[in-house]
Amino acid sequence: MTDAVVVRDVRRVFGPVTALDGASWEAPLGAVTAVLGPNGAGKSTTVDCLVGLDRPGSGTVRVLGTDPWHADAGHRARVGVMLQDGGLPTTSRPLPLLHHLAALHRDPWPVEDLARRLGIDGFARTTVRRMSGGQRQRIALAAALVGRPDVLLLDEPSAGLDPHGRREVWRLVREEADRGVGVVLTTHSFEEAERVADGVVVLAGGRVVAAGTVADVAGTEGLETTYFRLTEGPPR
Ligand SMILES: Nc1ncnc2c1ncn2[C@@H]1O[C@H](COP(=O)(O)OP(=O)(O)OP(=O)(O)O)[C@@H](O)[C@H]1O
Repeated sequence: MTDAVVVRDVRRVFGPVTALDGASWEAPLGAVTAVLGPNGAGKSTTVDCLVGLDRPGSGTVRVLGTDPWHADAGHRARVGVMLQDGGLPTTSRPLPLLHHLAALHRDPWPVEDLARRLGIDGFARTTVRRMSGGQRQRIALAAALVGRPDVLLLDEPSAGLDPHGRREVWRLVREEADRGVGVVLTTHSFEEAERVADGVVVLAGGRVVAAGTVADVAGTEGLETTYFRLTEGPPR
């Protein structure tokens, strides 16, 4: 079966900064893969390459077997994306925005159901500009989900969410993976990785320092201790 995501020997350099330094890992369909790593480890750069907003200097990335940099509209409709800076139109209200996005897809998630699941109906009349950070996060996640994509690329989907929001995000992500979607999410939360992920990739300094199932990576010392041991070093 085609992997959801393949990252192979990827290097990406920005002037003096090596954001990705030969990273290789993959993420299957039907599973949640959590990408962990300190600030500046290269997580968002990886997501940008997977989305097709950026391009590796060398190496390859594939999403559903396709090079995202050259992907057509048909491929992009199969990939749901949530970036850290949501990029939502600031004057829009959530339901018209989600209805508009839903109309671009053949078999969208019913907007009212999605809005209820993510608690969006509680601030449905607020414009994006006036929303709290957590409310914007919910809209951005709904926008990623509404097309019922085969792959979800989520950059810190639960950052800034309250406990209810986080729990609902975890439920939604788990449900999507259980129905066959390949979910890749970045996170700084060990709890999130342990609760929701099947696989973990730990990046440090643009390299993969650990990858495998959560249990394999955590080993006997636990995910948090393993993470600190593997990622200790000067900040970038
Ligand atoms: N467009 C750019 N121009 C210059 N440097 C960049 C650019 N994009 C990323 N970088 C640098 O590449 C490195 C990796 O950044 P990246 O955003 O991928 O890290 P991250 O793991 O997502 O961090 P965080 O946890 O803070 O979100 C950082 O040192 C960052 O400053």
